Amino acid sequence: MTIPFSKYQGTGNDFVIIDNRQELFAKNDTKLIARMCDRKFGIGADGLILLENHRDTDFRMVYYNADGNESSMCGNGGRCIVAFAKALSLISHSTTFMAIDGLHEAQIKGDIVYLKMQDVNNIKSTAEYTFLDTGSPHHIELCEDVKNINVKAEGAAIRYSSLYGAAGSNVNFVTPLQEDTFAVRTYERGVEDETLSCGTGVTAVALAMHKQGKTHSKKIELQVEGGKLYVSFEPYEDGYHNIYLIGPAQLVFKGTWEC
Ligand SMILES: N[C@H](CCC[C@H](N)C(=O)O)C(=O)O
Repeated sequence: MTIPFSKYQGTGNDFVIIDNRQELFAKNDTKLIARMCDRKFGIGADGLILLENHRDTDFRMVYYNADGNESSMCGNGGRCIVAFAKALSLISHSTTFMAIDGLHEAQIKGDIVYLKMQDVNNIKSTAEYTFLDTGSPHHIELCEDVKNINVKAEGAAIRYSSLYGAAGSNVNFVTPLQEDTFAVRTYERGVEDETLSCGTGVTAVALAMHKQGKTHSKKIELQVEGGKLYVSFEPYEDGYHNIYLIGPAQLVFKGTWEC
């Protein structure tokens, strides 16, 4: 069987994306998905995304981590699937699609995608860390300089700690650079390594920094290993709404997988 795919990246978070509107892909084959994401024996990616039909919206997004398991919302993957849908001429400059955490609106201008994220109103803050879910769970810790963190080791220790049980969490290390600018490095659950950026992660960081009073800006620049992302939002009751994850999403190459 020949499976056509497109490889996309959003600030270095990279994905195999497949048009599965014919529903021919073996979406329950965890080993196949992990193999396709393998950087030595496969195509190589942080995750795999299926674009499927959805009755009430332009399409449905189904997301799998590199370990082959279906997972929670992927913000960078959401930006990339919007660019993919445009390349398929399925959409023009705006869309509404369904993902595991609900409906998402998005706009695309050139290669910049503006992805609306779900409202957030349950933020846990302690002296040591902040925890919130922006479509995926995120643990956030401030540090002196993210450049000096061993993200894989320190991230795994928190991800597998008793704090997060069997489900675990993604882990973000943050250093303030300016009033509205933060450096972020992320350990991703399901990749079990540092990724060059994490969309739901930088969204969580932006909201956490505002919640903790580290910034009063409502449009935050997040400097990640793979480039720059922006998150804009509005405080709403004891949480946030009108949350947008903004940044580039680009096609890297197209190919076919033989299996
Ligand atoms: N690894 C995450 C899902 C992908 C998140 C990330 N790639 C993003 O851009 O939001 C998890 O299992 O919670």
